[in-house]
Amino acid sequence: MEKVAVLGGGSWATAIVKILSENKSQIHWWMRNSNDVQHLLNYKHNPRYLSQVSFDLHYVKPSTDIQAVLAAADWVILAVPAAFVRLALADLKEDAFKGKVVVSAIKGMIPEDNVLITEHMERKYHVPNSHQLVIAGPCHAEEVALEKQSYLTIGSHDMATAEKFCALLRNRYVKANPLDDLDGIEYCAVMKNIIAMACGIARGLNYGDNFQAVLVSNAMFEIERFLDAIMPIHRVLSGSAYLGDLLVTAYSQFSRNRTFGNMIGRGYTVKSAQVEMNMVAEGYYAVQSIFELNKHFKVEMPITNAVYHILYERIAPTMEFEILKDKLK
Ligand SMILES: NC(=O)c1ccc[n+]([C@@H]2O[C@H](COP(=O)([O-])OP(=O)(O)OC[C@H]3O[C@@H](n4cnc5c(N)ncnc54)[C@H](O)[C@@H]3O)[C@@H](O)[C@H]2O)c1
Ligand SMILES: O=P(O)(O)OC[C@H](O)CO
Repeated sequence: MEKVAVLGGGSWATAIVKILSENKSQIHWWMRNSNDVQHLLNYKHNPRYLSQVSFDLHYVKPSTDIQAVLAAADWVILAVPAAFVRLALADLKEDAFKGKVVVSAIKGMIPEDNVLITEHMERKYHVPNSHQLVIAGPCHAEEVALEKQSYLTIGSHDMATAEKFCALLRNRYVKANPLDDLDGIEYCAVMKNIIAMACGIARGLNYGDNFQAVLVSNAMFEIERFLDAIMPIHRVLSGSAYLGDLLVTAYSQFSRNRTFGNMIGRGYTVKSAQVEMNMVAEGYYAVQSIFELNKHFKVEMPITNAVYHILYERIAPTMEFEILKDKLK
């Protein structure tokens, strides 16, 4: 039995625990909330996220003790929102991940440093590239809970390790494939959340499908320009880990980022939109990180800039979209 630590108590952590435990990996599941752990032990489901999913406690061991959870596992999956990663790992020593394969399921950046999760794990915990993976691809937790056919891409610098991890994930409704562009798909996963916010804002302002299609196709160029500036390698952006992930976030009813953007477009303040959602919209933090990083690269990013101006400089969405619409083709 493979021993896997999953860190995080939200929707995506819950969906990942479902996939892995049904494949009979031994899961050590860290959640910060002791009431949620107790509820899981009593009733076999997460009370707050995807609560229709029932777990076999022979394979799933929930705990609030992050050190014990890590000590018991060979694989560690990070599934807390990026903004809380530093807090979640605060009690761990620098060598806490030694010898383990660390898998980021997070689609966000560390907001304090504007770095990717894998960069943070390397800098702070010395996890080498060869021991890091990322989970990417168009895969909403809600659809995993419903066992709808889904595809995951595992980004890696070491294809043998990625293939081993894919084997842990594959089942009747999940297909998993390795890809050697770890940094590219990690950045793309961050940026697509910003674009989904733009789509939500557009919808909230009453723009239609014609506009959104142009917004999304322009977004692909924006992502391509940024990736080419930051790490130029040959990559096929029409793949599901890039375009596919952008499409699901931009169009799905389950998208947190789109929902958040929609509220902003309809006139909610950032604070009130955050309070309204029980979930975290990564794009809110991501847009600040990408905006800051781009001060160095100076890539033309009109959509990212528009979202940044609306969320952080309080420019009215109507006014910002009047400017943006003249920049799209
Ligand atoms: N939900 C999905 O379908 C999905 C799919 C792929 C990747 N992801 C990524 O997974 C990561 C986790 O997102 P999610 O969707 O599971 O989260 P979520 O929005 O479902 O849940 C929010 C999570 O944040 C935690 N949280 C809230 N406030 C906190 C605080 N102050 N300190 C620490 N933790 C706090 C909650 O306990 C909960 O675990 C994100 O990076 C997201 O982009 C999510
Ligand atoms: O699609 P969203 O907006 O729910 O984003 C959450 C994750 O990043 C899923 O890809």
